[in-house]
Amino acid sequence: MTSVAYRVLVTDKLSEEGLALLRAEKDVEVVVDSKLAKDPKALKEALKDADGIAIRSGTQLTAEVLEGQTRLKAIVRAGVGVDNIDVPAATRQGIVVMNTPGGNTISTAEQTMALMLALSRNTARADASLKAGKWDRNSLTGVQLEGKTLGVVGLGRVGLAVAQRALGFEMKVLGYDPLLSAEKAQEHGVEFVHKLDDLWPQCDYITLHTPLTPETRHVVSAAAIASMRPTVRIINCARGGLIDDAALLEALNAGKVAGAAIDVFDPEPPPADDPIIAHPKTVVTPHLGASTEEAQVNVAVEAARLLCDYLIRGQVRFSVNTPTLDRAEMQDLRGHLDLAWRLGLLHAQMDRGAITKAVLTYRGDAALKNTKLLTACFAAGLMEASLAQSVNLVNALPFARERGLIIEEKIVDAPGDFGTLIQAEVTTDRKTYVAAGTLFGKEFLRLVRLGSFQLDAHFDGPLLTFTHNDRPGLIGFLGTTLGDRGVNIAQMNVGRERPGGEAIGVVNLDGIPTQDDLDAVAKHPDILSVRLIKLPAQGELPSWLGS
Ligand SMILES: NC(=O)C1=CN([C@@H]2O[C@H](COP(=O)(O)OP(=O)(O)OC[C@H]3O[C@@H](n4cnc5c(N)ncnc54)[C@H](O)[C@@H]3O)[C@@H](O)[C@H]2O)C=CC1
Ligand SMILES: O=C(O)C(=O)COP(=O)(O)O
Repeated sequence: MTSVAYRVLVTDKLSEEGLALLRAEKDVEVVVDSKLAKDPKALKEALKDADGIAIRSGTQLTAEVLEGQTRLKAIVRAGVGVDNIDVPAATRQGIVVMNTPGGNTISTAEQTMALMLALSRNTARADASLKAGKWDRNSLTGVQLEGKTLGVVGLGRVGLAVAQRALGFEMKVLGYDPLLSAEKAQEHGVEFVHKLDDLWPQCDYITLHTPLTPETRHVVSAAAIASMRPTVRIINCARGGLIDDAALLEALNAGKVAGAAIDVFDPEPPPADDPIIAHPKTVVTPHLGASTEEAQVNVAVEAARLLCDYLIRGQVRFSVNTPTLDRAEMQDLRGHLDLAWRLGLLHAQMDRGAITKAVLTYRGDAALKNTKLLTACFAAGLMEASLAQSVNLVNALPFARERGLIIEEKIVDAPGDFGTLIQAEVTTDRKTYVAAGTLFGKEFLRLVRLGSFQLDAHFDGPLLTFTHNDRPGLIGFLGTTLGDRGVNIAQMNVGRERPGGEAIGVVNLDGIPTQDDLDAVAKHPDILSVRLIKLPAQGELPSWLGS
């Protein structure tokens, strides 16, 4: 087995252009195995050795398959629908889920038009009839699209592309989408209908273009069908579960629906004896909406890029479970992400009480950044030592919520003493503690507040913090005690409330002191407490922030 940095599984058919891009990355090993799509046990096993997986609709990534996957970092869906992925389960595991929207829009819209025309002109039946040696023109008379009313359910990418094409056929287009305004719909030549109940009775054709969600499941219900015209023709190129198949079958048999064209099924593949497939008033295709040469090159190339960008460079695009982080933004944010993460790491080591709440205040430049990402980074740092599984930008905030940990953000536009500042105030069941940090240049981090003390300490490597009474000679004692024990001091900083009062010292060490070394320091009568905080070296970021 070759030793490469990242292994990527491909379990559905992906175009050669996408595979070639993956293979061109020297740090990526590609394993193509479509048998895994049909064998959940083997798939689960194979994923244990994979960093990423590229799939289409043929692979089911269930909670069971994803459970306990510690190596898997990214799932990319070469296509749109992610209903074959248990996204909440992936999120819990810290796995980024991405898709490739747009790449198959036109192909799916064209398939919708092809099915609409095939339904109207009995194309499939005519073909079968002629191939069977008949010349039967009379029973195959069709209907025109021109002048008919089309209802589009879901005015997203595909829905609007279908609307545009239907307008070219001189149809009247009505549409409904909870996320589109009537004005926007109108700009696309679509007459907006505010309720689906008002859409059904007006249409000669109805086409579905929504994702399958609990809300859209069986959106074409028995009640909806009952309110449609008996001449209605229904097209579904979105997802199988959108139509109540039993109600559709009954309506087809009773002559309450003139025909249906179905590209998608629930489940897929459907049973061989599915009565909808066998019905003379239906035209069916085996989920071919996105199956064109063009769409498949688009989605496979994009999927390969998404996987490599995330695994190798930590950039996230088109994620359905974490915010987007492109190359420029990543570069720009790196220092702040590092600072937020270290504040989390520091707080996790400050007090062993149970953490109940954290308030993050972003000031100056930090207030202008993507604070949600910074907060997620802080939460990852705060929790990473306590959790059995890895925490990252994807699952940190959901984990915090799951554990009842309240994390609040405060954005303060007014600049304070620093150009940029992140302050983290953490409340445990014992006390509330504040730490704050800033950035010099793009990457030099400084700890500028610990508790009530102002400081200017380097924010990396092992830190020894000690609260003490501000007395002459104490610093000398510390240097000698650690020096005698072979622990070298790299930097030292002291913050105090007033001369002679209580103070805090932060010492950056070159090595990790033993408990014995710490006890020797704590022996001084003016040293009130000693704590060792282990932080990564300068510039050392977690792997999930990319290399
Ligand atoms: N047959 C095939 O091979 C293909 C199927 N698809 C499916 O088509 C569907 C649409 O794809 P896109 O247009 O790219 O996605 P999209 O995300 O651009 O559009 C979906 C639209 O549905 C709307 N919507 C959500 N809930 C709704 C509701 N209750 N009623 C009405 N509208 C609702 C959304 O607001 C959104 O505008 C997806 O389910 C996708 O999986 C997409 C590509 C290929
Ligand atoms: O992109 C989608 O949502 C699709 O349904 C296309 O599915 P496929 O990639 O052809 O299995």
